[in-house]
Amino acid sequence: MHQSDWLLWLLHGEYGVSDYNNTLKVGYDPEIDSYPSWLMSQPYAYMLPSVRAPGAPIGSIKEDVRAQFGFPKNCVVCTGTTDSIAAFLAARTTEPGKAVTSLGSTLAIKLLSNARVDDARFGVYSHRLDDMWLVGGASNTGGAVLRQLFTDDQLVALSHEIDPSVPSLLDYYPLPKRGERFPVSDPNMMPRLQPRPESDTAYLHGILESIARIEAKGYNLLKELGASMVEEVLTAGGGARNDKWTAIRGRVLGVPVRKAEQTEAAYGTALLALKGANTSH
Ligand SMILES: Nc1ncnc2c1ncn2[C@@H]1O[C@H](COP(=O)(O)OP(=O)(O)O)[C@@H](O)[C@H]1O
Ligand SMILES: O=C(CO)[C@H](O)[C@H](O)COP(=O)(O)O
Repeated sequence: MHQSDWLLWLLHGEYGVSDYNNTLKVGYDPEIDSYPSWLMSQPYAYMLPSVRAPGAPIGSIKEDVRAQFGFPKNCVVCTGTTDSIAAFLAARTTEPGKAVTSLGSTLAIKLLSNARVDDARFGVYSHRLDDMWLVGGASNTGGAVLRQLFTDDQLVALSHEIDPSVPSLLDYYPLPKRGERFPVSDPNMMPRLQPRPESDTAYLHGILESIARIEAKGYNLLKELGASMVEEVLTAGGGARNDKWTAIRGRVLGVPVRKAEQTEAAYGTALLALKGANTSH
């Protein structure tokens, strides 16, 4: 059971219900809309959740929960999705070639593509989004590293001093601890955050630029593996509020990069719930 399935279960009380995004990583194949036969023949297969489309109505909210929070009597609970897909939905972009980078604690990229691409060597996989594919992967770089080195106030103050049009020559691989998933799958990769220059501004510039290079490598890899070509990148998560970083990323990625209008994944799940509510009435 995934975290979101457990939370939803507390609301609707029907055991073992999930969606085809959350179950991808336990082996559900969204293309054939079932678990593969090798998985179904395992002795533990009975524990696999039943799978519905994201945003499908599951059932009414439990009466005690409804009464506790004052929800209306016709309140329906719907299946969810994963956090970075929710961020993609929040950005409300629907064209192949459009991408959303979630710059939260980690860096997750999602590119809307006509072609499905999966390659475990590089941590690349495709989620289904209706009749299209969300191709991407998640790197362990991102905001968690920044939080180890700077406070959020320092991030704002130091970023203010950065000139994003000037490339930083500092070459790091910022990770919060050992291990990388994408665009290189290497559980033993060590963080590289040295040499540290005297200037904190130069150091932050080097780290932001190095994270942008990892992001660019990720999008280039998706293209090499046959996904639709990336045309524009929208940004969600805490990193989206850093305009200097957005400008650095635009230069390094070589495509337009901008902050999504809605940067919170919760907005995307609310859109899914709205879709489910419309289906159920
Ligand atoms: N001004 C900023 N510039 C870059 N990153 C920032 C800034 N402010 C906050 N962050 C980063 O945003 C991250 C939090 O974003 P959030 O989307 O809430 O993450 P989570 O993935 O944990 O939900 C923190 O790790 C922090 O380092
Ligand atoms: O790093 C993450 C959470 O820590 C990513 O958000 C997550 O791995 C991405 O998963 P998915 O592509 O299935 O939404």
